[in-house]
Amino acid sequence: MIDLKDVVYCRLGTRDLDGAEWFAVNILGLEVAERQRGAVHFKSDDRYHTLCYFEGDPDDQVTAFEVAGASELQAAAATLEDLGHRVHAGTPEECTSRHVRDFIRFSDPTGNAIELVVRPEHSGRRYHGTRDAGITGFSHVGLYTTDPARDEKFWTTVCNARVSDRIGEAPLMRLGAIHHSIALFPSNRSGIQHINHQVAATDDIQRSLNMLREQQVNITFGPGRHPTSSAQFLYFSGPDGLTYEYSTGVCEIHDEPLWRDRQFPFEPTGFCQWGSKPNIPAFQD
Ligand SMILES: O=C(O)c1cccc(O)c1O
Ligand SMILES: [Fe+2]
Repeated sequence: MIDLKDVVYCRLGTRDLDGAEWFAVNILGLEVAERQRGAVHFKSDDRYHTLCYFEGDPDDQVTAFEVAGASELQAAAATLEDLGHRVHAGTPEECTSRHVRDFIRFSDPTGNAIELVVRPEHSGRRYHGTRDAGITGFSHVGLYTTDPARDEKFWTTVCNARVSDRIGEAPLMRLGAIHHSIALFPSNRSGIQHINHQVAATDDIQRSLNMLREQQVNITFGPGRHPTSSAQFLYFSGPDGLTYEYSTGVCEIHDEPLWRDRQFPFEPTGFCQWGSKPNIPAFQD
């Protein structure tokens, strides 16, 4: 079993790195951690970085998870190779640029690029965005799946994810107490469906709503409240059409052996208790 501790960062290719940096700082509210040749790393919490935009193909997207240490990473590589996944071992240069001790990369059964990392760096400096978005940190990622049952099995049996709830066939899966760190949304493609940052309060959702409207950012869903995690949310479009979500109040699951995953309908009411309707293809029939 590959024991994933947490989701740690996303890496997104873009043909317009300056435009992506402008959006990440001025709209999303992240802080530049470091500029490297052809890549910009962003902070959203105490970690060195939780997002990287790099010059490249927008279809080139990676989601990274932390594992406990070197031996766990080695065991994970062996497990994945036994299952027929091709495994790339991070080079020293790749480790340096990510500020991690070691990592491997492979693809999940849908073809989503995944990195497993050892000892991702904390910066020792707290995050402060120049725009006051109220961000408290990077929290979860939605991935596309071409076969939700197959991929749920991968994440919950090859890895340690546990299903907290399902909306239709889409599982919301936790790695620790937080309601979900990964969600899988049925599609005919692979890639990152959305990236979530937590914000401190309802005020931050409402303040961003007005700011995003004024900046003519495409708001795609919300404000609303998820019946699943009970979080209040707002979704909008970022560079290369990627969906970003702010949410606040995501619940935690502590009564571990007693919790049973709940089934919600794949309808607007399964996604929002306040009657907001998604304009997001992955959330619509
Ligand atoms: O927070 C949730 O419960 C949730 C539900 C559906 C889709 C999402 O992106 C979510 O974050
Ligand atoms: Fe989400």
